[in-house]
Amino acid sequence: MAVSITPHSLKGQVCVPPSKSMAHRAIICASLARGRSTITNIEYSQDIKATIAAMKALGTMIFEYDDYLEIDGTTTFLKNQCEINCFESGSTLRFMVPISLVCEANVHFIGEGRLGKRPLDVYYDIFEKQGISYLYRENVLDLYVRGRLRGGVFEIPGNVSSQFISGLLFALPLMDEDSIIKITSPLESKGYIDLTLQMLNQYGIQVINHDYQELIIPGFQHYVAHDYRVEADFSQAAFYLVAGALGNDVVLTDLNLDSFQGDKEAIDILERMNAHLITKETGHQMISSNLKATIIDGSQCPDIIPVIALACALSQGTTRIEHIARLRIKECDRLKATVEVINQLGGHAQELEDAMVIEGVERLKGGYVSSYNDHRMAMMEAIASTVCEEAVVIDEEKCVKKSYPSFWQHFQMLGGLMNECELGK
Ligand SMILES: O=C(O)C1=C[C@@H](OP(=O)(O)O)[C@@H](O)[C@H](O)C1
Ligand SMILES: C=C(OP(=O)(O)O)C(=O)O
Repeated sequence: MAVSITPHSLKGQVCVPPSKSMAHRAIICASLARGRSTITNIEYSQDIKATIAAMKALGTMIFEYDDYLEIDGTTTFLKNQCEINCFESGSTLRFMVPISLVCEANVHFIGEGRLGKRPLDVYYDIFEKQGISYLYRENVLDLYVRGRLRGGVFEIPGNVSSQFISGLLFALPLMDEDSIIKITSPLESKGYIDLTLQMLNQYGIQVINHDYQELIIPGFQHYVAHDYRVEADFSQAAFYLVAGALGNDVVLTDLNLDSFQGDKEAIDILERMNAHLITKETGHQMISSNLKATIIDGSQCPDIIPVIALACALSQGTTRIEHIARLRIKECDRLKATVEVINQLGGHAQELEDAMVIEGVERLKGGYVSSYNDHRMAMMEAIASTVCEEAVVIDEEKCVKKSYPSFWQHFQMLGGLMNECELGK
């Protein structure tokens, strides 16, 4: 299926959905703690469902209610022979691999879409060094892992995915030995390491951070049960912040401006482009009348780049978004896809190996674009439709369920005009 969106500006108030990154982390930490934790403000996106099911598969008791979870954790995994379906969630996969090896385990990881093509070599290197057996197929996620992780020294590149470092940070405190993670190349997506450290700290785990070059993790630690409310997601807020910067009248509620989320950078970037975040009694709103081009370093906030690029496509001058090669290893090649979409809608963008260059235009035309089955592309295209001259048709729009299942409902509530359609008609 597909949707056809008639250009119409958005107006109203939207409650930003809970952070997927924070929810993954809270569910994992609570699941590893002895005792009961309640996690509130849960949205059951496909990725979060995958992490819940993964922790249950290992033996944690998780009780699911409308918008909260009660979790009775464990570290003595009873069901250490199990299957974990990560669907398309890179976070679930890269967090669960080391966690599943805390006890002697025999786990089969499966998944969908592009997940089997996203890198895992960092873990394969560790398996080789530690004698952990593994078997996998190329390009599809079908991975068998058998063995037990030991603490020690881990040399991990900082520029492939921060999720490997987070995954190890969850597992290593439970080892019998102390560990050091040495980060061997400049750390990208650093904000996500901060989120992991912040969550670990809340659940009673200590990690010593030597300037993100060495992380020292004492062994023999215990997670302590803790109640937690998941804060709003800045990667999702970015869609509405950009919508505001493009002239829509959208107020965002529940934003925590003191958040550690790296995607909060959306605000700084848009302000550098001549937009302003205003605080109202009801929430926050981004406003602008005249966006200007800038230079953007995307290395710390990869998930917001597609929608930020949309703002650049409609700003005055030439923008360069740099250090974004890792966009190519997400749910689709987001660097290529973003450039293609901007051009198909009538803008001017150019793809470079590690960057994109966007020449601002006054308005976008519209037309058919693919979602590439990637939630962040589909949502960026929906926001683009609000400022196009003609309808925007997006295929496989249901892919938003990966991170934000209520996106289309919220979009329509704000005045978005869409109809389901079949392609070719
Ligand atoms: O740790 C996390 O919650 C995430 C880390 C980032 O991945 P990389 O570190 O691979 O860039 C980000 O893109 C992903 O959506 C969520
Ligand atoms: C890339 C993403 O998530 P993950 O890496 O967890 O699949 C995302 O949400 O954009």
